[in-house]
Amino acid sequence: MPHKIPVTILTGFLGAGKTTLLNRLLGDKRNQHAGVIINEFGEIGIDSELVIKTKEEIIEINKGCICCNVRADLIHVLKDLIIKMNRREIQLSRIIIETTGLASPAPVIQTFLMDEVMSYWFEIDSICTVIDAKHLPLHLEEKVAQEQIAFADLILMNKTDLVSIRELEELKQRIKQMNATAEMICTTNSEVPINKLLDVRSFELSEKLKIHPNLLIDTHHHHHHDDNVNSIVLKSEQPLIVERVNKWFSYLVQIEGEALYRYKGILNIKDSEYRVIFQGVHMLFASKEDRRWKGDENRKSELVFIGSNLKAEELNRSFRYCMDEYFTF
Ligand SMILES: Nc1nc2c(ncn2[C@@H]2O[C@H](COP(=O)(O)OP(=O)(O)OP(=O)(O)O)[C@@H](O)[C@H]2O)c(=O)[nH]1
Repeated sequence: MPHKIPVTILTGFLGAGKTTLLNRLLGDKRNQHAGVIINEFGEIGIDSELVIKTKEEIIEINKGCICCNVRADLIHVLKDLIIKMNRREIQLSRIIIETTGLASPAPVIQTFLMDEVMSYWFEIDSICTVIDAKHLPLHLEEKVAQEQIAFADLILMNKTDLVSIRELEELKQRIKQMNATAEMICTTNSEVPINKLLDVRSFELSEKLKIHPNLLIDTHHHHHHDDNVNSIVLKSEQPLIVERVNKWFSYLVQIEGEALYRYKGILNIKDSEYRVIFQGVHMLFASKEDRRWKGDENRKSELVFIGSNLKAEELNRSFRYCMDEYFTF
């Protein structure tokens, strides 16, 4: 194999700006034949709705975390892409993997190093870790967040618009202590020159082995998720009353903001022709009109919440407030 297919791994804690970065990459003409694999923690995938469409497939793996039970799925998906490429059904210039914010990249790296077919066809180009400069300090004690930083070849210190220069400098120093070799670039909206990220061949196995000496031995990765972190999905076909959604959300982030790591969803708003996309990280959230609902489309709202000890029953109950004008909470 003179030219292996380069693989870029985008990692970083929940809500850091990975999908924003992916969209920038896919907006570049050079990446129109990229194969994109997205792994989300929640049982429904919202990300594929938020990612711009390319010529190639965007494959979602939602059943679990890529670093645990989904590794076999990842290999299966990649082999499938190779078969399609060999049959000339698709072109495959590169692979871009966006991992869930709750995954360590170690097992994804292992997949490409230890599986013979994978290492024949693919080579890791680089591992980019996106950091939410405002919220990461809340999660720096978590092992997953630490591993994501330790394995990075490139660190995007993102959301710099939300912090002071002093906060930024402090965080940069802490991150440098955790990974002294990765290049660090400060960004807003993950705006990084693409040539800093793609075809850089910055992945150095020897460096990774220093962090994880068992990387090539330990096939059963003993990674445990924080048991307190859970995800809850709310779904409804009943249209939502926009004023009530706003009130419900303001209430939620005030009461639960710290526990709400990440939330995103598509809303079916009463009397509106447009889908509304909303998303947030802790107390900061935003919504925007998306495309029109299609005539034959099942208009429904789907929301995913990821956080610490979230209570499904309470969330479901308070969500009802958004659809039923007689309901109070
Ligand atoms: N203020 C600000 N917001 C940003 C910046 N970058 C991204 N965002 C917003 O932060 C939110 C999360 O961004 P995403 O790109 O979806 O983050 P992610 O890492 O893909 O999130 P998960 O896949 O859920 O882990 C979105 O609402 C973005 O528009 C930034 O530099 N500044």
